[in-house]
Amino acid sequence: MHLVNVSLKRGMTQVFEGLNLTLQEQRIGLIGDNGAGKSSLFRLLCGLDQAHGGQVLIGEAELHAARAKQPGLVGMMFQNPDDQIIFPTVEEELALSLRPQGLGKKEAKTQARALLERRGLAHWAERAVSSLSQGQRQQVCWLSLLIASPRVLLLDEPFASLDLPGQARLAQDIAAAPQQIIISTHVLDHVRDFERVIWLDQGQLRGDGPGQEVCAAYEADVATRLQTPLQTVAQVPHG
Ligand SMILES: Nc1ncnc2c1ncn2[C@@H]1O[C@H](COP(=O)(O)OP(=O)(O)OP(=O)(O)O)[C@@H](O)[C@H]1O
Repeated sequence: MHLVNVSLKRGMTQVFEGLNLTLQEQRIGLIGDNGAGKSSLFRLLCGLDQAHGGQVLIGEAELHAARAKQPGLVGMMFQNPDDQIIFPTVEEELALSLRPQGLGKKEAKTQARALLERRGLAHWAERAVSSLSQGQRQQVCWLSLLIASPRVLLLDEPFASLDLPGQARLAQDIAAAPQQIIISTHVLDHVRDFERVIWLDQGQLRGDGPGQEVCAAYEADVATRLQTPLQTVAQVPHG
């Protein structure tokens, strides 16, 4: 995917101004402080928000035109599962993800149940999504994306609510997935070994390169910033 001279405003905030990015690597990490623009970038890449200037391209085609022809190109796992889940039961939610592939309702439900069975979660099929915990809802969101199998997967803090086994399973799934995956996270160890990590700072590229290097640079910057206020306080003369 490509962003060419992209500008985006959300509310009163100018999030991006003339942002250029080419995203071709199979695994890309996205890091940066709260409010840096990670979710906003994902919203552009999955077509939820439209750039106010510039272009978002997938291959050679403009994203919105490409998605109109082929809705399952880019899939996103939201930071908050409640922004993603629409249907009342788990199997209905999973089945919905199969509809863009042209599957009928019954066949979609059968495949949804089969996936739950393979995962040892057959008992979730008729569960009300609202009765699941936050981490369990996040698992449902991941399974929805897995079953939909879009060409590009955007995962916005996918590990945030998962327990340790859930994090390990998701990491295995991500490693095994054949698609391009872009992951936004505050837990750097999840992306440190990626071939590419992008560090966003106030809507701008602050770092872009191998995961080890960019994560180390971000950590060093955070360490410096954390020391600054302490030194400032220490220098204030006491009355
Ligand atoms: N719905 C909104 N309306 C107006 N401004 C918004 C909205 N959502 C986010 N912003 C602003 O856009 C900027 C980028 O926010 P974004 O959510 O993309 O950051 P982020 O890097 O994903 O942060 P976090 O790590 O907290 O998830 C911030 O300045 C934020 O305040």
